Amino acid sequence: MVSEIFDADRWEAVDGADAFDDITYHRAVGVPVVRIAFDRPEKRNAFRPGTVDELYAALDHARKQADIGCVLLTGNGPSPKDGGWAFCAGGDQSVRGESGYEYRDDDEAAEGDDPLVQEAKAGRLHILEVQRLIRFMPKPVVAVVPGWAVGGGHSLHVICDLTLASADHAKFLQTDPDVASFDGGFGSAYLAKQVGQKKAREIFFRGKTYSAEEAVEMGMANEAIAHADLEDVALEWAAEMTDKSPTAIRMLKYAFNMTDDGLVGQQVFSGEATRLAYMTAEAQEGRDAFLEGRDPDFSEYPWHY
Ligand SMILES: CC(C)(COP(=O)(O)OP(=O)(O)OC[C@H]1O[C@@H](n2cnc3c(N)ncnc32)[C@H](O)[C@@H]1OP(=O)(O)O)[C@@H](O)C(=O)NCCC(=O)NCCSC(=O)CCC(=O)c1ccccc1C(=O)O
Repeated sequence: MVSEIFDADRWEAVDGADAFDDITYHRAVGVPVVRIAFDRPEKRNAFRPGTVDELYAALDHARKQADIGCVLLTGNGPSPKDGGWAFCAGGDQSVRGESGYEYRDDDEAAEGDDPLVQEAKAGRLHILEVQRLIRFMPKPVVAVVPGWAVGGGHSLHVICDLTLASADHAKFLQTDPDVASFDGGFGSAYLAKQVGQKKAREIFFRGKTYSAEEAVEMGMANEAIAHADLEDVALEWAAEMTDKSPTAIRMLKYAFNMTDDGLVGQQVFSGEATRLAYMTAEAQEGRDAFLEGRDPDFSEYPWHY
Protein backbone atom coordinates (compact mmCIF):
# COMPACT_ATOMS: atom_id res chain seq x y z
CA MET A 1 0.00 0.00 0.00
CA VAL A 2 1.38 3.42 -0.98
CA SER A 3 -0.91 5.37 1.33
CA GLU A 4 -4.35 4.73 2.81
CA ILE A 5 -5.98 7.50 0.75
CA PHE A 6 -4.01 6.74 -2.44
CA ASP A 7 -6.23 5.29 -5.19
CA ALA A 8 -4.00 2.76 -6.98
CA ASP A 9 -6.36 2.66 -9.99
CA ARG A 10 -5.71 6.31 -10.77
CA TRP A 11 -1.89 6.24 -10.70
CA GLU A 12 1.04 4.34 -12.14
CA ALA A 13 4.62 4.42 -10.89
CA VAL A 14 6.99 6.57 -12.92
CA ASP A 15 9.77 4.54 -14.59
CA GLY A 16 12.76 4.32 -12.27
CA ALA A 17 10.80 5.45 -9.20
CA ASP A 18 11.49 2.14 -7.47
CA ALA A 19 15.07 3.37 -6.94
CA PHE A 20 13.75 5.87 -4.40
CA ASP A 21 13.80 4.87 -0.71
CA ASP A 22 12.21 7.86 1.01
CA ILE A 23 9.67 9.08 -1.52
CA THR A 24 7.17 7.63 -3.98
CA TYR A 25 6.63 9.06 -7.46
CA HIS A 26 3.54 8.38 -9.58
CA ARG A 27 1.93 9.66 -12.73
CA ALA A 28 -1.84 9.96 -13.00
CA VAL A 29 -3.71 7.80 -15.50
CA GLY A 30 -5.26 10.01 -18.20
CA VAL A 31 -4.47 13.33 -16.51
CA PRO A 32 -1.16 15.22 -16.98
CA VAL A 33 -0.35 15.25 -13.29
CA VAL A 34 2.29 13.64 -11.06
CA ARG A 35 2.17 12.77 -7.37
CA ILE A 36 5.35 12.95 -5.30
CA ALA A 37 5.06 11.81 -1.69
CA PHE A 38 7.29 11.65 1.37
CA ASP A 39 7.40 8.03 2.42
CA ARG A 40 8.73 7.96 5.97
CA PRO A 41 5.37 7.89 7.78
CA GLU A 42 6.89 6.33 10.92
CA LYS A 43 8.99 9.52 11.22
CA ARG A 44 6.10 11.87 10.40
CA ASN A 45 7.74 12.13 6.95
CA ALA A 46 10.72 14.09 8.31
CA PHE A 47 13.39 14.52 5.64
CA ARG A 48 16.99 13.38 5.85
CA PRO A 49 19.58 14.43 3.23
CA GLY A 50 18.82 11.45 0.99
CA THR A 51 15.10 12.29 1.12
CA VAL A 52 15.90 15.77 -0.09
CA ASP A 53 18.10 14.41 -2.90
CA GLU A 54 15.28 12.15 -4.04
CA LEU A 55 12.67 14.89 -3.76
CA TYR A 56 14.85 17.21 -5.81
CA ALA A 57 15.40 14.52 -8.47
CA ALA A 58 11.67 13.74 -8.78
CA LEU A 59 10.64 17.40 -8.87
CA ASP A 60 13.29 18.17 -11.46
CA HIS A 61 12.12 15.21 -13.54
CA ALA A 62 8.53 16.49 -13.28
CA ARG A 63 9.69 19.99 -14.24
CA LYS A 64 11.15 18.67 -17.48
CA GLN A 65 8.11 16.62 -18.59
CA ALA A 66 6.44 18.70 -21.30
CA ASP A 67 3.29 16.60 -20.98
CA ILE A 68 2.92 17.19 -17.24
CA GLY A 69 1.15 20.32 -16.06
CA CYS A 70 0.84 19.97 -12.29
CA VAL A 71 2.64 18.36 -9.36
CA LEU A 72 0.91 17.13 -6.20
CA LEU A 73 3.30 17.02 -3.24
CA THR A 74 2.05 14.99 -0.29
CA GLY A 75 2.98 12.57 2.48
CA ASN A 76 2.10 8.89 2.61
CA GLY A 77 0.44 7.49 5.69
CA PRO A 78 -0.61 6.62 8.19
CA SER A 79 2.31 5.68 10.39
CA PRO A 80 2.36 1.91 10.91
CA LYS A 81 3.52 2.61 14.47
CA ASP A 82 0.70 4.74 15.79
CA GLY A 83 -1.64 5.64 12.90
CA GLY A 84 -0.52 9.29 12.82
CA TRP A 85 -0.64 11.28 9.58
CA ALA A 86 1.93 13.75 8.25
CA PHE A 87 2.70 15.87 5.23
CA CYS A 88 6.24 16.47 6.50
CA ALA A 89 7.76 17.17 9.94
CA GLY A 90 10.78 19.03 8.55
CA GLY A 91 14.43 18.15 8.92
CA ASP A 92 15.17 14.81 10.62
CA GLN A 93 16.61 15.97 13.94
CA SER A 94 18.23 12.60 14.60
CA VAL A 95 20.75 13.21 11.78
CA ARG A 96 21.32 16.88 12.45
CA GLY A 97 25.03 17.47 12.94
CA GLU A 98 26.95 20.60 13.73
CA SER A 99 26.65 22.23 10.32
CA GLY A 100 23.48 20.72 8.90
CA TYR A 101 21.81 17.38 8.21
CA GLU A 102 24.13 14.42 7.66
CA TYR A 103 24.05 11.30 5.51
CA ARG A 104 24.13 8.37 7.93
CA ASP A 105 23.74 4.60 7.82
CA ASP A 106 21.48 3.59 4.92
CA ASP A 107 20.97 7.19 3.82
CA GLU A 108 23.48 7.41 1.01
CA ALA A 109 24.72 10.56 -0.65
CA ALA A 110 23.33 11.01 -4.15
CA GLU A 111 26.92 11.42 -5.28
CA GLY A 112 27.50 7.77 -4.27
CA ASP A 113 30.80 7.19 -2.59
CA ASP A 114 32.08 10.72 -2.91
CA PRO A 115 34.74 10.66 -0.17
CA LEU A 116 34.41 14.37 0.52
CA VAL A 117 30.73 13.99 1.35
CA GLN A 118 30.97 10.65 3.11
CA GLU A 119 34.13 11.14 5.17
CA ALA A 120 33.51 14.72 6.18
CA LYS A 121 29.82 13.92 6.82
CA ALA A 122 29.14 17.36 5.43
CA GLY A 123 25.97 18.92 6.81
CA ARG A 124 23.32 19.73 4.26
CA LEU A 125 20.61 22.42 4.25
CA HIS A 126 19.58 21.71 0.69
CA ILE A 127 15.84 21.65 1.31
CA LEU A 128 16.23 25.31 0.37
CA GLU A 129 17.25 24.16 -3.14
CA VAL A 130 14.00 22.18 -3.27
CA GLN A 131 12.09 25.30 -2.25
CA ARG A 132 13.65 27.22 -5.13
CA LEU A 133 12.88 24.40 -7.56
CA ILE A 134 9.20 24.50 -6.53
CA ARG A 135 9.17 28.27 -6.77
CA PHE A 136 10.63 28.41 -10.28
CA MET A 137 8.98 25.29 -11.66
CA PRO A 138 6.90 26.36 -14.70
CA LYS A 139 3.76 24.58 -13.46
CA PRO A 140 1.67 24.63 -10.30
CA VAL A 141 2.81 22.58 -7.32
CA VAL A 142 0.04 21.73 -4.85
CA ALA A 143 0.79 20.78 -1.24
CA VAL A 144 -1.68 18.05 -0.30
CA VAL A 145 -1.50 18.01 3.49
CA PRO A 146 -2.94 14.86 5.10
CA GLY A 147 -1.49 15.47 8.58
CA TRP A 148 1.32 17.36 10.30
CA ALA A 149 3.08 20.15 8.34
CA VAL A 150 5.83 21.17 10.74
CA GLY A 151 9.10 23.15 10.68
CA GLY A 152 10.73 22.77 7.28
CA GLY A 153 7.62 20.80 6.24
CA HIS A 154 5.51 23.84 7.04
CA SER A 155 7.83 25.97 4.90
CA LEU A 156 7.37 23.52 2.04
CA HIS A 157 3.60 23.93 2.08
CA VAL A 158 4.09 27.71 2.19
CA ILE A 159 6.24 27.72 -0.97
CA CYS A 160 3.78 25.53 -2.90
CA ASP A 161 1.37 27.35 -5.20
CA LEU A 162 -1.71 25.93 -3.47
CA THR A 163 -2.38 24.01 -0.26
CA LEU A 164 -5.23 21.51 0.22
CA ALA A 165 -5.53 20.13 3.73
CA SER A 166 -7.24 17.24 5.46
CA ALA A 167 -10.07 18.68 7.55
CA ASP A 168 -9.65 15.76 9.94
CA HIS A 169 -5.91 15.34 10.38
CA ALA A 170 -3.97 18.32 8.97
CA LYS A 171 -2.08 20.32 11.60
CA PHE A 172 0.12 23.29 10.86
CA LEU A 173 2.95 24.07 13.29
CA GLN A 174 6.19 26.04 13.19
CA THR A 175 8.77 24.54 15.54
CA ASP A 176 11.83 26.16 13.94
CA PRO A 177 12.66 28.34 16.98
CA ASP A 178 12.14 25.37 19.33
CA VAL A 179 14.99 23.52 17.65
CA ALA A 180 17.08 26.66 17.02
CA SER A 181 16.42 26.74 13.28
CA PHE A 182 15.04 29.58 11.23
CA ASP A 183 13.77 29.72 7.69
CA GLY A 184 14.32 33.41 7.08
CA GLY A 185 13.28 33.17 3.43
CA PHE A 186 10.04 31.88 1.96
CA GLY A 187 9.08 29.93 5.12
CA SER A 188 8.67 33.15 7.11
CA ALA A 189 8.76 36.26 4.90
CA TYR A 190 6.60 34.75 2.15
CA LEU A 191 4.28 33.30 4.79
CA ALA A 192 3.77 36.86 6.02
CA LYS A 193 2.61 37.82 2.53
CA GLN A 194 -0.03 35.09 2.80
CA VAL A 195 -1.29 35.56 6.35
CA GLY A 196 -0.08 39.06 7.25
CA GLN A 197 2.82 40.14 9.45
CA LYS A 198 1.14 39.76 12.84
CA LYS A 199 -0.13 36.26 12.15
CA ALA A 200 3.17 35.09 10.61
CA ARG A 201 5.07 36.33 13.64
CA GLU A 202 2.56 34.58 15.90
CA ILE A 203 3.04 31.32 13.98
CA PHE A 204 6.82 31.43 14.48
CA PHE A 205 7.09 33.15 17.86
CA ARG A 206 4.31 31.22 19.63
CA GLY A 207 4.55 27.80 18.04
CA LYS A 208 0.85 27.05 18.27
CA THR A 209 -0.78 24.27 16.25
CA TYR A 210 -3.43 25.34 13.72
CA SER A 211 -6.16 23.23 12.13
CA ALA A 212 -6.92 23.03 8.41
CA GLU A 213 -9.91 25.36 8.91
CA GLU A 214 -7.72 27.93 10.67
CA ALA A 215 -5.09 27.66 7.93
CA VAL A 216 -7.77 28.37 5.31
CA GLU A 217 -9.19 31.23 7.34
CA MET A 218 -5.81 32.92 7.67
CA GLY A 219 -5.00 32.52 3.95
CA MET A 220 -2.19 29.95 3.95
CA ALA A 221 -4.35 27.05 2.73
CA ASN A 222 -6.95 26.98 -0.01
CA GLU A 223 -9.46 24.43 1.25
CA ALA A 224 -10.07 21.96 4.06
CA ILE A 225 -11.29 18.66 2.65
CA ALA A 226 -12.64 15.51 4.27
CA HIS A 227 -9.65 13.23 4.80
CA ALA A 228 -10.94 10.33 2.70
CA ASP A 229 -11.56 12.68 -0.25
CA LEU A 230 -8.32 14.67 -0.02
CA GLU A 231 -6.37 13.01 -2.83
CA ASP A 232 -9.40 12.74 -5.13
CA VAL A 233 -10.14 16.44 -4.72
CA ALA A 234 -6.46 17.31 -5.24
CA LEU A 235 -6.52 15.37 -8.51
CA GLU A 236 -9.74 17.17 -9.53
CA TRP A 237 -8.11 20.56 -8.90
CA ALA A 238 -5.04 19.45 -10.84
CA ALA A 239 -7.25 18.26 -13.74
CA GLU A 240 -8.97 21.66 -13.83
CA MET A 241 -5.65 23.50 -13.92
CA THR A 242 -4.13 21.26 -16.55
CA ASP A 243 -7.12 21.83 -18.88
CA LYS A 244 -5.98 25.42 -19.24
CA SER A 245 -3.35 27.01 -21.48
CA PRO A 246 0.14 25.88 -20.36
CA THR A 247 1.64 29.18 -21.49
CA ALA A 248 -0.93 31.24 -19.60
CA ILE A 249 -0.51 29.20 -16.40
CA ARG A 250 3.30 29.42 -16.63
CA MET A 251 3.26 33.17 -17.24
CA LEU A 252 0.75 33.68 -14.42
CA LYS A 253 2.85 31.70 -11.94
CA TYR A 254 5.92 33.75 -12.82
CA ALA A 255 3.89 36.97 -12.70
CA PHE A 256 2.61 36.12 -9.21
CA ASN A 257 6.20 35.35 -8.15
CA MET A 258 7.77 38.40 -9.73
CA THR A 259 6.60 41.03 -7.26
CA ASP A 260 8.34 39.17 -4.43
CA ASP A 261 11.35 37.74 -6.23
CA GLY A 262 13.21 40.92 -7.21
CA LEU A 263 15.55 40.79 -10.18
CA VAL A 264 15.52 36.97 -10.22
CA GLY A 265 11.71 37.07 -10.55
CA GLN A 266 12.04 39.58 -13.38
CA GLN A 267 14.68 37.38 -15.03
CA VAL A 268 12.48 34.27 -14.86
CA PHE A 269 9.38 36.07 -16.20
CA SER A 270 11.39 37.85 -18.87
CA GLY A 271 13.06 34.60 -19.95
CA GLU A 272 9.64 33.19 -20.75
CA ALA A 273 8.72 36.42 -22.58
CA THR A 274 11.88 35.95 -24.64
CA ARG A 275 10.85 32.39 -25.46
CA LEU A 276 7.48 33.68 -26.72
CA ALA A 277 9.21 36.37 -28.75
CA TYR A 278 11.56 33.78 -30.30
CA MET A 279 8.46 32.01 -31.62
CA THR A 280 7.55 34.98 -33.84
CA ALA A 281 8.46 35.43 -37.51
CA GLU A 282 9.98 38.76 -36.52
CA ALA A 283 12.54 37.11 -34.24
CA GLN A 284 13.21 34.44 -36.83
CA GLU A 285 13.99 37.17 -39.38
CA GLY A 286 16.68 38.48 -36.97
CA ARG A 287 18.21 35.01 -36.72
CA ASP A 288 17.96 34.26 -40.43
CA ALA A 289 19.49 37.59 -41.44
CA PHE A 290 22.53 36.89 -39.26
CA LEU A 291 22.93 33.36 -40.60
CA GLU A 292 22.52 34.57 -44.21
CA GLY A 293 25.01 37.44 -43.75
CA ARG A 294 22.50 40.20 -44.61
CA ASP A 295 20.88 43.14 -42.83
CA PRO A 296 17.62 42.18 -41.08
CA ASP A 297 14.39 43.50 -42.62
CA PHE A 298 11.88 44.18 -39.86
CA SER A 299 9.75 46.51 -42.02
CA GLU A 300 6.85 44.03 -42.21
CA TYR A 301 6.48 43.86 -38.43
CA PRO A 302 4.23 46.39 -36.73
CA TRP A 303 5.06 48.54 -33.72
CA HIS A 304 2.22 47.05 -31.64
CA TYR A 305 0.43 49.41 -29.26
C1 LIG B 1 5.54 16.49 14.16
C2 LIG B 1 5.20 16.33 15.63
C3 LIG B 1 4.47 17.56 16.15
C4 LIG B 1 4.28 15.11 15.73
O1 LIG B 1 3.98 14.82 17.07
P1 LIG B 1 3.31 13.43 17.43
O2 LIG B 1 2.13 13.21 16.55
O3 LIG B 1 3.09 13.42 18.91
O4 LIG B 1 4.37 12.32 17.01
P2 LIG B 1 5.78 11.94 17.67
O5 LIG B 1 5.59 10.81 18.58
O6 LIG B 1 6.44 13.16 18.20
O7 LIG B 1 6.59 11.50 16.38
C5 LIG B 1 6.42 10.21 15.80
C6 LIG B 1 7.77 9.70 15.41
O8 LIG B 1 8.31 10.58 14.43
C7 LIG B 1 9.57 11.08 14.83
N1 LIG B 1 9.76 12.44 14.30
C8 LIG B 1 8.82 13.37 14.14
N2 LIG B 1 9.36 14.48 13.65
C9 LIG B 1 10.68 14.24 13.49
C10 LIG B 1 11.76 15.01 13.04
N3 LIG B 1 11.59 16.28 12.57
N4 LIG B 1 12.98 14.45 13.05
C11 LIG B 1 13.15 13.18 13.47
N5 LIG B 1 12.16 12.39 13.92
C12 LIG B 1 10.94 12.93 13.92
C13 LIG B 1 9.51 11.06 16.35
O9 LIG B 1 10.78 11.08 16.91
C14 LIG B 1 8.77 9.74 16.57
O10 LIG B 1 9.69 8.70 16.36
P3 LIG B 1 9.73 7.43 17.36
O11 LIG B 1 10.86 6.59 16.86
O12 LIG B 1 8.41 6.77 17.21
O13 LIG B 1 9.94 7.99 18.73
C15 LIG B 1 6.45 16.07 16.49
O14 LIG B 1 7.00 14.82 16.16
C16 LIG B 1 7.49 17.12 16.32
O15 LIG B 1 7.42 18.20 16.89
N6 LIG B 1 8.50 16.83 15.51
C17 LIG B 1 9.67 17.69 15.33
C18 LIG B 1 9.35 18.80 14.36
C19 LIG B 1 10.59 19.64 14.15
O16 LIG B 1 11.04 20.30 15.04
N7 LIG B 1 11.11 19.62 12.92
C20 LIG B 1 12.34 20.29 12.57
C21 LIG B 1 12.17 21.78 12.37
S1 LIG B 1 13.67 22.52 11.79
C22 LIG B 1 13.66 22.08 10.15
O17 LIG B 1 12.79 21.47 9.65
C23 LIG B 1 14.87 22.51 9.39
C24 LIG B 1 14.63 22.50 7.92
C25 LIG B 1 15.80 22.96 7.16
O18 LIG B 1 16.48 22.08 6.66
C26 LIG B 1 16.16 24.36 6.99
C27 LIG B 1 17.35 24.54 6.38
C28 LIG B 1 17.84 25.81 6.22
C29 LIG B 1 17.13 26.90 6.64
C30 LIG B 1 15.94 26.74 7.21
C31 LIG B 1 15.43 25.47 7.37
C32 LIG B 1 14.12 25.42 7.99
O19 LIG B 1 14.03 25.62 9.20
O20 LIG B 1 13.13 25.13 7.26
